[in-house]
Amino acid sequence: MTKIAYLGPEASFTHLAAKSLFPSESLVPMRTIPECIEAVSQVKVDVAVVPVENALEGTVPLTIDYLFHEADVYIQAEVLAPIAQHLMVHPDHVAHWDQVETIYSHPHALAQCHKYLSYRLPHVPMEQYSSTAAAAKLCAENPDMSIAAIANETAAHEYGLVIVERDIHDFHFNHTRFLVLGSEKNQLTFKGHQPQIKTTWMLKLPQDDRPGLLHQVLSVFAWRRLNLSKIESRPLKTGLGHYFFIVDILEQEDHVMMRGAEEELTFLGCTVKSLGSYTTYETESD
Ligand SMILES: O=C(O)C(=O)C[C@]1(C(=O)O)C=C[C@@H](O)C=C1
Repeated sequence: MTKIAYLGPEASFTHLAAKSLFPSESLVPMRTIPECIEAVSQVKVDVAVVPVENALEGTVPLTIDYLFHEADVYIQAEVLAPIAQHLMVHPDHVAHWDQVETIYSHPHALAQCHKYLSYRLPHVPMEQYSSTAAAAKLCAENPDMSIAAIANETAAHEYGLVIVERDIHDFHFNHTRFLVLGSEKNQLTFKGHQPQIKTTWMLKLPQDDRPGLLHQVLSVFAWRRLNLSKIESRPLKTGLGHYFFIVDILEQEDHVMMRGAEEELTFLGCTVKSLGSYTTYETESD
């Protein structure tokens, strides 16, 4: 049976995304994103599902940085899921939920609810946790602690918690993108996936700070009419001002224009790390 690693525990948003793609495979919870990626890289599992970008909070830096600096794995598919955050407590604390002493959740989830938390519970400290579901589990296992978690509805059911405030994310359009990673290039397709193909490249520009270099790099894509759906920079971790770029291109990697683009980028002195071509699949909320 195919093994799928995901950022756990059960009922995390990543688990829901993984389950929607692989409803009858063996899903293996991991404690952190690097553990998921390492499990794929060392071929202990067939694929891993990890969060990569949220519509309100942007990139999940740990995922992008680990893919660039630490591992050689490929994107085989991506999943887009709506995200609804709820505040939940152990049943013993329902009557006085607004007097909880700490609110636990994943840093992205806390940030997605920033306005709500600062307006409604301004004096309650927040504590970052490895995932929303891990925070829910913590509340369930510690009824003696006066704490709350921000997590999804499935987590409330799974861990026997009571939702005291629903939909506390600050903006209505809250979606997260998850990647399905494998140890080799292999385009997975799922029933209902979007027809658009995307390729992700990570570009390291040469360090000799020439004027117009980024313009030159972008023109490699522009004159070939290769449509970029995203460009973002992240630190190279070699010095201040040193960055690499992540570009998502709406084209299949083996297209003649893409092969030409890669050749020209290499000629310009860039290093291209390809994460492969893949399609997008959209899920519904839990
Ligand atoms: O904590 C979870 O449940 C996760 O799956 C992680 C994660 C994230 O990294 O952004 C996934 C989706 C939501 O945006 C909040 C948290």
